Amino acid sequence: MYVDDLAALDILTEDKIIEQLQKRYEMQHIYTYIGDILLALNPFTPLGLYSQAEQKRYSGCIKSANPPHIYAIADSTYQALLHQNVSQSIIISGESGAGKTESGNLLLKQLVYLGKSLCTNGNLENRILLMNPLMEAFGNAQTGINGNSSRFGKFLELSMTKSGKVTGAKVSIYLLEQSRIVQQAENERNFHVFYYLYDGLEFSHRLEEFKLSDTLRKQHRFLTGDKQDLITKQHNINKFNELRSAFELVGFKLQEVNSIYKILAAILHLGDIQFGELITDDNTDNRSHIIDLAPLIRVSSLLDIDITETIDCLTANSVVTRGEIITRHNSMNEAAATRDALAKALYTRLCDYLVHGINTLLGSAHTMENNLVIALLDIFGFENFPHNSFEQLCINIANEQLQYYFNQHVFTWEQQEYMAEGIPVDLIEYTDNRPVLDLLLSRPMGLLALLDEESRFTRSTDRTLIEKFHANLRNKLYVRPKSNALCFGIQHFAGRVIYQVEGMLEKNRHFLAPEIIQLLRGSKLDTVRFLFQCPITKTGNLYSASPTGSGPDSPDSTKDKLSDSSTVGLASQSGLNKQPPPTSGTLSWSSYNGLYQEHLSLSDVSNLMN
Ligand SMILES: Nc1ncnc2c1ncn2[C@@H]1O[C@H](COP(=O)(O)OP(=O)(O)OP(=O)(O)O)[C@@H](O)[C@H]1O
Repeated sequence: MYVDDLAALDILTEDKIIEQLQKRYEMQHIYTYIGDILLALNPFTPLGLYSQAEQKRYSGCIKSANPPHIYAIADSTYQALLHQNVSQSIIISGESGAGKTESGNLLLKQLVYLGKSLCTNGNLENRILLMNPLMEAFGNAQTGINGNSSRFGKFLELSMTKSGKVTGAKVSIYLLEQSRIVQQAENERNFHVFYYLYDGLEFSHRLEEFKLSDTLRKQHRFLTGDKQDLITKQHNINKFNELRSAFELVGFKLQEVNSIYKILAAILHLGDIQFGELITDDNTDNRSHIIDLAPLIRVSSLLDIDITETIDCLTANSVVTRGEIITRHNSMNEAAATRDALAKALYTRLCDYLVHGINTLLGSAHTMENNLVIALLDIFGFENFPHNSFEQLCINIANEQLQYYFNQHVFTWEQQEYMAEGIPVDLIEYTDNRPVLDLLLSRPMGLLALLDEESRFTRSTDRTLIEKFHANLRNKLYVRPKSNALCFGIQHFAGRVIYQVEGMLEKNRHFLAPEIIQLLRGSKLDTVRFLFQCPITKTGNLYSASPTGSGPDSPDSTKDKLSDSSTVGLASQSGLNKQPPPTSGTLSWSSYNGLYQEHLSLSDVSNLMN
């Protein structure tokens, strides 16, 4: 017998669960409950499950009246908000390609549908749904296992009145995979938006306006895996048109959108700037020079910055030593690193600008405070690749936190409730992952704190970093290699992952030279100037990225912590009034960088470095 809710089984072993799920999947029953949790198996093909008739069927009915469905989760969350008058949250987790983003989109669609009939502003809910194509164009990319993989974590808050009327939406993003902008692994691509832009602009004969062309297209280093077949081209054109109309309907001004395109085009040209090196006889002051000025001229023109200053900023840097400004030449590698840092800064700030623009236009500022919220958290799943770096470390720490919360919610608090009510129950044993979190996040001796400390020294290297880890992390969950290889292992809840330390310090610092910031602050293009004038929050995001000004995004905003009422599952219902777990640290993409670098004066930087 195959049940809709696995919690109804008398015997619940791993084999039984797999057998049940497999049989259900064969019958195209992709959804199964385990109590409050919904388990979704990706069918990788449309099954006609999400029509308007289905939306109606899953509105305001008891859960057991229909087969398990993602819409039922949206409905029970919505009903809980209405009846308990408490904000709710839904957490979506699973490995890459499991169907999290699709599930998130379906949940949003159904929640908006449920809140719509009461909504007076008929246009708002459509605009909220348009957030997805915008976010996916900028935050998703093709990876080895998913053609539309989200390369960031997303926290979406849908604000509602107590009577269930949708009043606005707010999105926050985490851990955008910045490294993808300048480098993509084999068979992977850069963020979708670059490909949409090229084909979309070509179709509307606007390439020249952004200094792009067919010839240049084949040369852009940042445009890897660029397929030019007719089907892909048509897909990109459609997506570009969708993006353009989403911008318009959400409420972005044409001029703002054009500035966004200019910045994207400038990033592509930036990638084409190549450096050569002039080696001095005594090998003391190796200077870089720009091999071909054409891409740099295009960048300067698109960003409306001075050409000579741009050359200077890429090929030299200044430090203040004992009150004196000393300018030294960048080596070829330093110049390339400066170029890449600029490309990453432009893109990440642009994404923040977009997010805050969306939030302002969808009315988050004035609707969030006095209303209830249904929050959706969709982060990337646990990752274990042949080569794991800083990005995987951050992603896996976030998943480790979620796992901890899941354990708390499903086991600890539930058992406490049974005991408090005097209900006899056999205590369930489970593996507590608190020790892994302590190893990673405790201060001052956890792994991230040690990484931060080492990032503060200019002379630190991959070797000094790994030695620091080996010397201080004496714990069976920390795996030290037998050789002196520059790597370490962490015994995570989901398995052991070996991380390479190469480049971790740089990624944690992702330092942007003060001269570069000054250069862009001098841009004549409003959007560019704004991106570099805006302060940075604790997590490295723009403090207030909307020129129209939605009010500051406080450094202590929800972005830095999970909602108090959240609970875990592939897609599960809210935990209502339970206490959040104690956190041993706040996860941020770069716990050291992002913080203050931008606001430091030259002398501050020099003090920091010494
Ligand atoms: N319910 C569904 N019905 C049909 N196809 C689906 C469904 N869910 C997902 N898919 C298919 O699976 C693909 C991958 O799903 P999705 O992008 O949502 O995965 P993900 O878990 O968000 O991955 P990542 O972590 O890489 O972002 C989708 O592009 C879609 O083709």
